[in-house]
Amino acid sequence: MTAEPAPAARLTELVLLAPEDQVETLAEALEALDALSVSVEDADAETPAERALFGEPGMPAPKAGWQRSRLVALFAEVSQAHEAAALLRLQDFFQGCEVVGVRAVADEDWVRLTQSQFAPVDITPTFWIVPSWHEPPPQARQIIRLDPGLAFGTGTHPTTRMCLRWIAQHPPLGQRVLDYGCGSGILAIGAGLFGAREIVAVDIDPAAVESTRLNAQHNQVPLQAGLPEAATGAFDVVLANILASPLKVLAPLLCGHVRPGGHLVLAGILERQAEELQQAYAPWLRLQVTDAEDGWILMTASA
Ligand SMILES: C[S@@+](CC[C@H](N)C(=O)[O-])C[C@H]1O[C@@H](n2cnc3c(N)ncnc32)[C@H](O)[C@@H]1O
Repeated sequence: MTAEPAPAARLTELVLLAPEDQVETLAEALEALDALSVSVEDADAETPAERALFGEPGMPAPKAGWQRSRLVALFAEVSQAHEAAALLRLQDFFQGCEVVGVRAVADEDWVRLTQSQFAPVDITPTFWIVPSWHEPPPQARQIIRLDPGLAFGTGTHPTTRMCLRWIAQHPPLGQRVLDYGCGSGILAIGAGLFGAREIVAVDIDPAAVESTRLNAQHNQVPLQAGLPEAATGAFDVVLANILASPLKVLAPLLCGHVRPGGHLVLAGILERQAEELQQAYAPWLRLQVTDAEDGWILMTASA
């Protein structure tokens, strides 16, 4: 064991209600919005509306899921929980869902919580994300050392994994790479491990910028991290793993950073959002779906 994650002072729970067919989408969105964990309970538990989730012997199995579920999402910061609630309320899939409230979590054993939740994650058979309290698996050749901190991006989310897989399949040897919405800096660090020459990582959240700087240092990947205005000029590769709505707004800006012959790689997009993204980017680039995992897609374009 070489290091421990810093204690978090303001662990906060965001509690939501959702009809059963919305639970998966909502849970994925909460994870994309930096939730450290999401648990799902029967909202009608111990009331007359409570239903068994599994069928009684000899009886037909009930539909999967509960009629109305309570989702409890854990955030490292109270502001993140409030921001997530505000963002979710704007999404079309939030119809029929409800924010019950935001509540502080009593002091937790943060180290135990995080260490039990995060194990090494494989991106390819030889490319691994490994928390500092784990030994890397013997087959790992490219290793990102990353502890869960205050910023999104521990390699467990499908959107992050797809971006990292793209980097491994298209090594940016000697290239200039922009990680827009860097979170923990995981994509920027991945680009560095696969040979990028110059890396700029930006985020609107100053805590993410700080986290990126620390993680990059820890992984000995030189990069420039800053707020979005730090992204200037043209890049061979522009990576952005943000949700669909901000990605649509950012279309002219992100396309403007891709040099002729360069690549744009977008994630944070649900399968059903592919067409709206294609339309939003059509004036500049032709986006195509090039990977998919758990209902999320990766969209890429060449300039
Ligand atoms: C889903 S996380 C992705 C983190 C990391 N790049 C990864 O792939 O795991 C999205 C990040 O984008 C940042 N973000 C959201 N909107 C943004 C915007 N308009 N400009 C820059 N960053 C933004 C958030 O603060 C968050 O850190």
